[in-house]
Amino acid sequence: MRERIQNRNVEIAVIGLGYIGLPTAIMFANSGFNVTGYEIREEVVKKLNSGTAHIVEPEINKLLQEAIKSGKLRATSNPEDIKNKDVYIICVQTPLREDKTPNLEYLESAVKTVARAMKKGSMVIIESTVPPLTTVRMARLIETLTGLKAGEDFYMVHAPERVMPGRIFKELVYNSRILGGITRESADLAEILYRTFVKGQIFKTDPTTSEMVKLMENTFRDVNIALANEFAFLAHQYGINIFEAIELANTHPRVKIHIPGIGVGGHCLPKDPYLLLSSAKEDFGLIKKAREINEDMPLMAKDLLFEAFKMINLPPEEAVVTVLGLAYKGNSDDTRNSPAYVFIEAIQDDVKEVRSYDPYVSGTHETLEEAVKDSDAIVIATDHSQFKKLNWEELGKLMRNKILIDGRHVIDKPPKGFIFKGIGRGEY
Ligand SMILES: NC(=O)c1ccc[n+]([C@@H]2O[C@H](COP(=O)([O-])OP(=O)(O)OC[C@H]3O[C@@H](n4cnc5c(N)ncnc54)[C@H](O)[C@@H]3O)[C@@H](O)[C@H]2O)c1
Ligand SMILES: CC(=O)N[C@@H]1[C@@H](OP(=O)(O)OP(=O)(O)OC[C@H]2O[C@@H](n3ccc(=O)[nH]c3=O)[C@H](O)[C@@H]2O)O[C@H](CO)[C@@H](O)[C@@H]1O
Repeated sequence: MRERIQNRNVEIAVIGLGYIGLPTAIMFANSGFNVTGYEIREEVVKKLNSGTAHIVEPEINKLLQEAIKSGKLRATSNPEDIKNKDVYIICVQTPLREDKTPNLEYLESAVKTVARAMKKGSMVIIESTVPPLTTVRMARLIETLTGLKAGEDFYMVHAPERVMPGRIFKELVYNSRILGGITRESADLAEILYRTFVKGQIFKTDPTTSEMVKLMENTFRDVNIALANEFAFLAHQYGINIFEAIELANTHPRVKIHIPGIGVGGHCLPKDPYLLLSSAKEDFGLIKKAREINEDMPLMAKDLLFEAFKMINLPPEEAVVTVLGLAYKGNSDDTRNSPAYVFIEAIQDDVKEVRSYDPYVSGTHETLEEAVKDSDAIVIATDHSQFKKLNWEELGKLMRNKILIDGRHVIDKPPKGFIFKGIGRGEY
């Protein structure tokens, strides 16, 4: 297999063509491999084969078209098309259930599809983020379904994906990678495979360690954001601007405080800390507390909005509120677990009308002007670049009352004539 990989002479199937699977499939195809992308959503398959990506990511359409035109990438919904491949890379979603326990249904279904399609000697790679011990459990599942032995008859690896949406094609190449092989040989082969385009370092370990590493990274970020959010809460009580304080604190050589805001969304940070805890019998409570803080941040934005209503004696039930941004982060179309929705749900029964505008998300008002006309308050929930360049004075002229709540530190200097409040902006 070693030489065959180096010569691009192995057939790859990528299972799940979403934010991670599609760029991964494109990357391998444009590195010279024959790649079949298997995806259960038929409308996505159709769109991809016609050369259009269903997600927003810099350069994706150009790179997808290159892969489709060269004949190296083809998408399919037919499991027959992924029979007897050499490498299977699983990139399906691993969300939470309502009760915040991991929902591994997509993963298990993908593993079963792979078990039915693979042959002796195949390599199965899980790129999805999973609770500790899952890869070993999935290897046992494949053994039961195929009668093959993991590490002897097939290779198995957990290769967590660490790319940042918005920079995926750069980070796929330059990030360092962790490869958790069920055996040393599995990790060694996966290293040869990823080395075909990865320029970052590659570290090899066991699958449970690599599962932990991935979850620790996102939990570290989530807990740090919670700390920044707690600082923001204190800043309101002490009457200071937390962003100035953070900038000053970050001049210390060993301090790097994160950015407070209306909440933490996306497919990863809101669930990965729960995945980390899900297989443990006990924990100290810090990670859960951080999650609670971040989950409650939309309510802090609600408090600021309602304080502003009070300042102008506007009964909330008469107020029209325009939310700018539905995506979970700037310049993205991804609305998964977006705090904007939590915020909207928290206010919609108390106010007259809630409108939204997001240039990346369909189903919102067509134009910003239309969304803002005769409204009483604007709440910024996403840091899209274009929101940083708005002419607030002109927009203000369209409004009935001029309340501006900044949930994402988009506004540096409060615009004239507005009642301005921002998360962590306690100086007003
Ligand atoms: N989105 C990110 O920024 C990011 C970054 C790093 C890691 N991850 C992890 O990568 C994994 C995938 O995340 P994503 O954001 O790409 O999810 P996604 O929802 O965008 O993509 C998953 C795709 O898999 C498809 N799918 C589901 N079950 C399937 C099956 N049985 N067979 C074939 N296709 C199936 C879905 O239809 C979907 O298109 C998750 O575990 C996530 O935690 C995501
Ligand atoms: C460890 C790490 O870096 N992991 C990254 C992360 O990427 P992401 O796409 O989830 O993006 P983030 O930037 O983490 O934002 C998430 C939410 O937190 C808000 N936020 C952010 C920073 C801050 O200081 N204050 C905030 O409030 C922001 O607005 C948004 O709602 O997970 C991916 C999947 O596993 C990883 O692959 C990727 O490397």
